[in-house]
Amino acid sequence: MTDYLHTYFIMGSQNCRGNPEEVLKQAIHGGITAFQFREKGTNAKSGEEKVELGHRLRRICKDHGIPFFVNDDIELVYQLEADGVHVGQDDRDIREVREVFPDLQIGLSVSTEEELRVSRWDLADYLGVGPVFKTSSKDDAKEVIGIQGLQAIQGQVPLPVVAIGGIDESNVQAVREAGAGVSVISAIADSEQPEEEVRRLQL
Ligand SMILES: Cc1ncc(COP(=O)(O)OP(=O)(O)O)c(N)n1
Ligand SMILES: Cc1ncsc1CCOP(=O)(O)O
Ligand SMILES: [Mg+2]
Repeated sequence: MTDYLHTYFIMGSQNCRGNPEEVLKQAIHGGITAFQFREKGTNAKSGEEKVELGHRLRRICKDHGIPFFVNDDIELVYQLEADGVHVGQDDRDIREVREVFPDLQIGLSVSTEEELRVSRWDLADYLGVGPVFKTSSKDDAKEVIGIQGLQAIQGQVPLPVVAIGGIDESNVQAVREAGAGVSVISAIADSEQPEEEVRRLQL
């Protein structure tokens, strides 16, 4: 597994119990290995507000040497000089994304073996696979695939895989045992103690 996928924190202001900058700083102190700015869904910021928050979070990651990814928004990748971008099956085609960002890290979401079959996953640096468990952080999440579904996709590609969806301290061990990285929104962003929560995910 690529080192930065070990504990990959994904967050937008809409996910945060506290101030987003504080949540990110605490998560970094707890030991996250990458961050994705995903300002999306109900109560998410847009326009200048989104860009300004992105700049502040990007600065924090840069100061701490944490790889900074942008979710979906290609223009924002340029604006924030991100290290990478994550796209899903319904986002900008990964062929175009790779063409415009030949040197950035690119993550691609895959939920099923069929999606894998029709995807240009060879253009990605890693796959985000899930939802592995039930999630409340994405309204249009696909069917839960479980650890078995995760392993089925993992077994078919030579790429590193990060699991997503409903991962918390109660089930993280199964994901680690499967050899996948762990990506998390709510278990960290909605925690009263983000730093301690990240530590509890470090099996
Ligand atoms: C690491 C990681 N894996 C999967 C996703 C989901 O991406 P997508 O399917 O495009 O859904 P949205 O996040 O855009 O709602 C992700 N963001 N990160
Ligand atoms: C973005 C995304 N893609 C699949 S599940 C999910 C949400 C994960 O959030 P949580 O860790 O709170 O379940
Ligand atoms: Mg997307």
